[in-house]
Amino acid sequence: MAPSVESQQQQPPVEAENTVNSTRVEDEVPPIKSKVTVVGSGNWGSVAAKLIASNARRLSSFHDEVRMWVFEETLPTGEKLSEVINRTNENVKYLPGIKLGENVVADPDLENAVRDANMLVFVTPHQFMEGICRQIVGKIREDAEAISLIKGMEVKKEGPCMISTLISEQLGINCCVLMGANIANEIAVEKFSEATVGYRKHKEIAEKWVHIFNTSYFMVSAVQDVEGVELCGTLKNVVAIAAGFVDGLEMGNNTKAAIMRIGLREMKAFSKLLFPSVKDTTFFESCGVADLITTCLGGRNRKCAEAFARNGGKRSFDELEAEMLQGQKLQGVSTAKEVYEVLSHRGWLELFPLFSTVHEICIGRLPPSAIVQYSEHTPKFSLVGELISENDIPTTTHVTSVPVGFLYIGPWRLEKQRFKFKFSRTSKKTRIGIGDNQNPRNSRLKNSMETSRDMAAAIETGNIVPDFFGFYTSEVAELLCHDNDFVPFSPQISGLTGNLHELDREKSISKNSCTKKENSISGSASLYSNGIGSLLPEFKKERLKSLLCQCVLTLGQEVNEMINPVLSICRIRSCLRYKNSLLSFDGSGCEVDRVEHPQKKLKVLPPSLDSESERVHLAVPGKEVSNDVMKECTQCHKNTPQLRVGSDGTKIDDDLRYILEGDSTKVEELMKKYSDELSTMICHMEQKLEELLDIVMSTCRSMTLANKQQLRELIQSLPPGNLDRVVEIIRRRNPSKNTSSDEVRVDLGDEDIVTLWRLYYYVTAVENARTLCED
Ligand SMILES: NC(=O)C1=CN([C@@H]2O[C@H](COP(=O)(O)OP(=O)(O)OC[C@H]3O[C@@H](n4cnc5c(N)ncnc54)[C@H](O)[C@@H]3O)[C@@H](O)[C@H]2O)C=CC1
Ligand SMILES: O=C(CO)COP(=O)(O)O
Repeated sequence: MAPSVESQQQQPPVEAENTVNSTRVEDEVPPIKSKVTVVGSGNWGSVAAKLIASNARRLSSFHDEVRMWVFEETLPTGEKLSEVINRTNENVKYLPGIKLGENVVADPDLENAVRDANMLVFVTPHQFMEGICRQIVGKIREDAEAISLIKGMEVKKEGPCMISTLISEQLGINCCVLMGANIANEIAVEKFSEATVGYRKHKEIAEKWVHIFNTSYFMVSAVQDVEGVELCGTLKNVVAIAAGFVDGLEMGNNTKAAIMRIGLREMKAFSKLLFPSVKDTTFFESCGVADLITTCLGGRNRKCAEAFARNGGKRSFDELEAEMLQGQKLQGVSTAKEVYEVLSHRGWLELFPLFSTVHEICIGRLPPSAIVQYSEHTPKFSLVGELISENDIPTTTHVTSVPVGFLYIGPWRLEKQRFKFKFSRTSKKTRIGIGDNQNPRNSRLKNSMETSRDMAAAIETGNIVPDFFGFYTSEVAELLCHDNDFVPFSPQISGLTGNLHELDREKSISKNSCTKKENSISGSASLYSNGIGSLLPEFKKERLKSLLCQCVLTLGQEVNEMINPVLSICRIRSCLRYKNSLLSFDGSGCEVDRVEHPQKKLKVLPPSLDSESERVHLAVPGKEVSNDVMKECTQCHKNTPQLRVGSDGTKIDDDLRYILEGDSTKVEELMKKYSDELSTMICHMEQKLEELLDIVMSTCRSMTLANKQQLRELIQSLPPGNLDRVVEIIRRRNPSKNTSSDEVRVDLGDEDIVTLWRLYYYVTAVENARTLCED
C-alpha cells in the first residue's frame, strides 16, 4: 500500500527525488544518499530497524547499511548481545525468531553509530533519552534529521517536555515523531498496521520519513501536529494501565470500553490544554484512537496492570515488569507519574480523574478497584464528563480584579435618534497600560494578528503555556461546528477590542439570569429570554451551558493569576523610577506608587502589615510569578554589596534593595522582557475571549423590535464611561466603522445578531454590577 502525507496523498514515485535529467551535467553526479541509524534495539527498536532496512535496500536514495545502536548487555550464554545480533541477524533477547535483514549492523558504540548518519531514529524507553542525548550532543552531523518513536515525556522544573522537544533542544536538530497502533511483535511478523508521522514544518522531511518506514504491511501517513501525535502515543499508555486494572478485576468489556472512552477524552483535554495547536483530527489517526485500542487490548502496559490488579496491588510494577517482560520496559507507570506531577502542579487533578486515579493506584495510595469507583472521584467540573447538575455549579465566581491593561478611560458622548446613535469623542481616549507610560499595548502589540503569531510562536518553541482561553474557544467552536443545522459565526481576528470586565460581567449575567437582580434591569429578563443557545438543539444547549460554566471558573482564575505579576512589574518599575528617594526612604515611595498605579489598591497590602512597622513592603505577597520576577531581578545584582539601611536609617525590603542598588539597565531589560511576555499573554487571552464571545452570541436568536427598543434604552442609561466599550463592540463587527476614529454612527436596526447580543449582555452586565455595588 502506498505511503501518504496529509490526507493520504500518494507518494511520489519511489525514485522521484533522484530522477536524472540526462541533459544536465550536474545530474550525472550520483545523488547524495541518506544514511539511517536506529538508536535503540529493544522490542520496537528491532522491528523499526527491520522495516527501515528493507526499504533502505530497496530505495536508491538511502545507504544500504542501517546501523542499530545496542545498549550492550551480556547474555546468559556469556556472549555480547550486539555480537549475537551481528552473527545471527536476530535480536535474540528483544525480538527472538525474527530476521532483521542482513544490512542491519548492531553497534554497541553510541557515538560511532550516530556519527555518519543524517537520519536518526530514536526508539528507546523514554527514561534513557536524556542520558543518550547528553552523550551524543555535538557528535552528530549538522544536517541530521531526527524522528522519535518513543512514547513518553519528561517532567522538568519548567514543566512537561515531550521527547521530541528534548531531542530538538539538546541536539539542536529538527525532530518528527512516529506513533501508531503498533504492537511490535505483530509488525515483526508482517501483519498489517498503520502509523502516523507527526511533523512540525517541513512536509518534505515528513515525506522522507514516510518513505523509509512505509511498506506493504505498514502504512504510514503524516500530519502536521507533532505534539498531538506524540501526546496520543504517550498518554494512551496511562489509559492502558487503567484498562489492565479493569481486566484484572474482571469487570468485563463494557467497563473497559468506558475507561477507554473517558481516557480518550482526558488525552484530548490534556493535550489541548498544554498545546492549543493540537488538532482534533489527530485523535482519529492511527496514533490516536487506534493505538489506544490496541494497547488496551494487547499491550505490555495492560498485561502488567492486569497482573497488578489480580495481586490486589501487593506486587509492585517493578517486580512484575522484571518478571513478565524480561528486560523490556513499561512506559505507562512512569508516564502516569509524570502526568500526575503536571496535573498537581497546575491544580488540574480534579479535572483529570482517570489519569490521577491511575497514578494513585500504581503507587499504592488507592486499591486497584478505585479505577471503577469512579464516581467518587468525578469532579463537579470536569473536562472529561458532562455537567452533573445545575446544583453543582458554585453560585459565586470570583474575579477580584482585572489586569490594569484592560482599564479604559475616555468618555464618549451619546446622541440618540430612535434606533440610531452617534458616538463622538469628547476628549482624548486614554488607556492605562501595563508597561511603560506610552501604553505598550498600543505600540508593541498594535496588531492582534501579530500578537496571535507571537503566542503561537511561543507555544511552538516549546514554551508551554496552558492556554485555557484558546482551549475553551476551540471547544465551543468545535461543539457548534458539528451541528449540521447550525453554522456558527466564523470569528474574524479583528482589532484588539476586548475587555475582561465584560467576561466577568457577562458571566454574572448568565449565572444570575434567574435572580431578582437581573429582573431589576428594566424588567428586561423576560423580554430577552432564550438568548444564548436558542438556535441549538437541546443537548447542545446543555453541553454549551456546561462548557461555559467550566470556562467561567477556569478563566476567572486565569485572570486572577495575571494580576500579581502585572502589579509586581508596575511596582518595580515605579520604584526604579524613584529609586533615589526610595533608598533614602521617608515614606514618599508609597506616595509614588499610589500616584502611578491607582488601581493596585485592589490588592496591595498596606506597609503596616509587615511585622516591622517602618519596613516598606513592596512585594505583592503570596504569588509565585511575582516572586519569580523579583527573584530574577535580584539575581542580576547578587554581587552588589547589600545596603541594610536607608540614609535616614529606615529599612526597605531586601529584594527591592538589591534591585535598586544594582545596574538599573539590566533590571529594565528584565522588566521589559517580563512585561512583553505578559502583554503577549494578555492580548492572546483578550483575543480568544473576543472570539469565544462572538461564537457564543452567534447561537442567540434574532432580536425583535421590542428587544431593540429596550436595548436602546439600556444603552442610553449606561454611565458615559461605559460607552467606550459599546463603541468597541460595534466596531469589532463593523470594520467600516473604524475609519473615523472620533465618530461612530450606529443603527441598531442594521446590526447583526452577534453585535446586538453582545451589546445586550454588556449593558445588562454593567447594570448588574451597579446594582450589586449599590447593595
Ligand atoms: N514494543 C512495542 O510494541 C512498542 C513500543 N513503543 C515505544 O518504543 C519505545 C522503545 O520501546 P522498545 O523498543 O519496545 O523497548 P523495550 O521495552 O524492549 O526496552 C528495552 C530496551 O531498553 C534498553 N535499555 C535498558 N537499559 C538501558 C539503559 N540504561 N540505557 C539505554 N537503553 C537501555 C535495552 O537494551 C532494550 O533495548 C518505548 O517508548 C515504547 O513505548 C512504541 C510502539 C510499540
Ligand atoms: O505502543 C504500543 C503499541 O502501539 C505498545 O504498547 P505497550 O508498551 O503497552 O506494549
